[in-house]
This record gives sequence, C-alpha cells and structure tokens, in this order.
Amino acid sequence: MVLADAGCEVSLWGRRAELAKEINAGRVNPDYLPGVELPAAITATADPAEAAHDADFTVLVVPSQTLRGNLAAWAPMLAPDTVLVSLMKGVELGTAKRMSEVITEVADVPAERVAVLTGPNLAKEIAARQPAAAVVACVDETVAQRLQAACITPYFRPYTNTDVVGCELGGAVKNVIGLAVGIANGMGLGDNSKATLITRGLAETTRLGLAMGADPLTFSGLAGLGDLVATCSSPLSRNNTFGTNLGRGMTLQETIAATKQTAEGVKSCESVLDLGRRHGVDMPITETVVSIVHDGKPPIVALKELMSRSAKPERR
Ligand SMILES: NC(=O)C1=CN([C@@H]2O[C@H](COP(=O)(O)OP(=O)(O)OC[C@H]3O[C@@H](n4cnc5c(N)ncnc54)[C@H](O)[C@@H]3O)[C@@H](O)[C@H]2O)C=CC1
Ligand SMILES: O=C(CO)COP(=O)(O)O
Repeated sequence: MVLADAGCEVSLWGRRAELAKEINAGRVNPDYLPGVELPAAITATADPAEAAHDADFTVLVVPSQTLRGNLAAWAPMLAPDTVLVSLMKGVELGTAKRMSEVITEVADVPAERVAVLTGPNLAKEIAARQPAAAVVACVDETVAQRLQAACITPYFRPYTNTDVVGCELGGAVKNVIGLAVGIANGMGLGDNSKATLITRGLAETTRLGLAMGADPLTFSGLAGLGDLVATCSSPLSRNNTFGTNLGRGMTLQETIAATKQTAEGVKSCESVLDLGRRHGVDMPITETVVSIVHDGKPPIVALKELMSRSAKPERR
C-alpha cells in the first residue's frame, strides 16, 4: 500500500491463484484487508517469478519461521541487483538467526543488498493511511536512503538507520513483550503492571542488543520503544491479543485457533531466549513468556516467580 502510494509499481505474490484473481478483479484483499481498496499500482500473482521479475526491491513479508523455505524456492528467480527488504519481526528457531542473516545466507547476497523496514506499523492503520513512521535500515546508508525515497508518502515517514541488528531485535523482541503485556491484560492487571513490563522489556531488549553490537539509541527509537508502545497498547496487535486470551485462561490450542493471523512472539519467544543464552544475557520476561506459552505454567505462578527474582540495580 505504502510503496504503491509512493509511486512504485507493486507485484504482490500470494499462494492461491484464485485469491490473486479476486484481488486483481475486485481491488480488495478479502482475507486480510477487507473493505480496503488497493491502489491500482498493485497487481497480484500466484507466480513468484512474475512477482520477482525486474524488482528494484523484493519485499519479504511472510511469517518468520517460513522464510528459509520460501526464500530457497524464490532465490533463483530474484532480479540480479534487487535489494531484499525484510518486514519480518522474528528470530529463526534452531539457528537464532535474525531475518536479514537468513536472507544473506539463503539468497547468497551481501548485507549491502538487504534492508529492514520496521517500527510502529500496525497493518490496518497503515492501510487506512493513518500517519505513521518507520525505520528503514541497511548497513549501506545509501541503500537505506533509496528505500526511504521509495516509500515516503504524506502519511508514512521513514527514517534511515544503519543499525540493522538493533532494528531487527527491536521488532522481534517487542512481539514477546507484547505477549507478556497481553497476558497481564488478560489477568486483569492494571497500567502500573503493564508499564513495568514495557519498561523492563525494553531494558531486556537493549541488554541483548548491546551484547550483539547494536546501537543503544536504536531502542529508544521507532524500532524499539515506538513499536513496543504500538504493540503493547493496541487491540490490533495479534501478539497482544494472543497474550490477552492466554491471560484470560484460554489454553494455547484455543488461543491459536482464535488467532487467525500470525502472532510471531509465540514461536520467537523461544528463539529470542536462545539468542539471549548464546550471548549470556538474562531475559527474565522472555523466559517467563516461554514458561507460560510453551511449558504450560499458569500465568499467576509465573508472575509470582518473576516478581520474586532478585531485583538488580535498574540499568540497561
Ligand atoms: N500485520 C502487521 O500489522 C505487521 C506485520 N509485520 C510482520 O510481517 C510478517 C508477516 O506477518 P503478517 O503479514 O502479519 O502475517 P499474516 O498472518 O497476515 O500472513 C502473512 C502472509 O503470509 C502468508 N503465509 C502464511 N504462511 C505462509 C507460508 N508458509 N508460506 C508462504 N506464505 C505464507 C499468508 O497467507 C499471508 O498472505 C511478520 O513477521 C510480522 O511481524 C510487520 C509489521 C506489521
Ligand atoms: O509489528 C506490528 C506493529 O508494528 C504488528 O504487531 P502484531 O504482529 O503484534 O500484530
């Protein structure tokens, strides 16, 4: 939507040919954005080669844990000098790799041709063209500037950053903290508790980022604090809503069934915790989310354990 509004021709790949036909004919994506008329510059196709052909930017926005398999199939079709742009906010299970690391590995492209677009960008609000900002990150500032120019519109304000590590971590960990805040919400806890989780969640994210060589300032920006606030306060957030349902007492299976779209934090909480352990960084909120979501620990028990952990001096 943003790229089309910024003047780009957009070729949208989907798995189902019949949905692609419906989008081209009706100018609406009934499954994901019902009621939103898509710009004429967007055409849908079920043929990845057609979608990838001649693309200046190849935007990758599938659920994180499906990236490796999908990109392996698409790699031979990529345009020779295309810049691969990740909107995905997850950490790969098993490898604990960030999305840009998976992209450079699977597509065999240098980091200078991999960019990340992230920030407080709840899809339904973007589709409604409500004012928003984002970070476009690439190790090569000129590539970040090219992407910035390609996606700036009167309602969408991209800022450039060369700290890809920090921007990706901010986007991935905020989904885990969003689950935690949702769980607190579902348990009926108030704004003090949620503000504490947001603040200490940002501290946890920043500690991990510093250990991985990120710029600490990234986490007080749109990719960190900005996305954390949007996710932890919006009912549009799948991670927040997923957590709320768990906090209300729904089982994991019931919650998964009720969540029609991707809640990245459900899988990424384990790979984020793995990443923390690989870097010797304590991630207490992430650990608590894993215990609730994957080990079946009752939220009230997990909360009591979290609150009884030794409180270290408040530092990043
Ligand atoms: N929805 C949002 O508000 C935002 C989402 N993102 C990120 O975008 C990424 C994709 O998530 P969403 O688009 O929200 O998820 P989604 O649940 O809406 O699905 C995204 C698309 O991927 C397709 N898909 C699902 N499984 C697939 C597979 N195995 N292979 C190929 N395609 C598959 C779906 O059919 C759908 O078209 C996530 O990493 C998310 O964090 C980033 C910013 C905002
Ligand atoms: O990343 C997002 C907003 O920036 C979307 O959040 P959810 O994946 O929690 O819906």
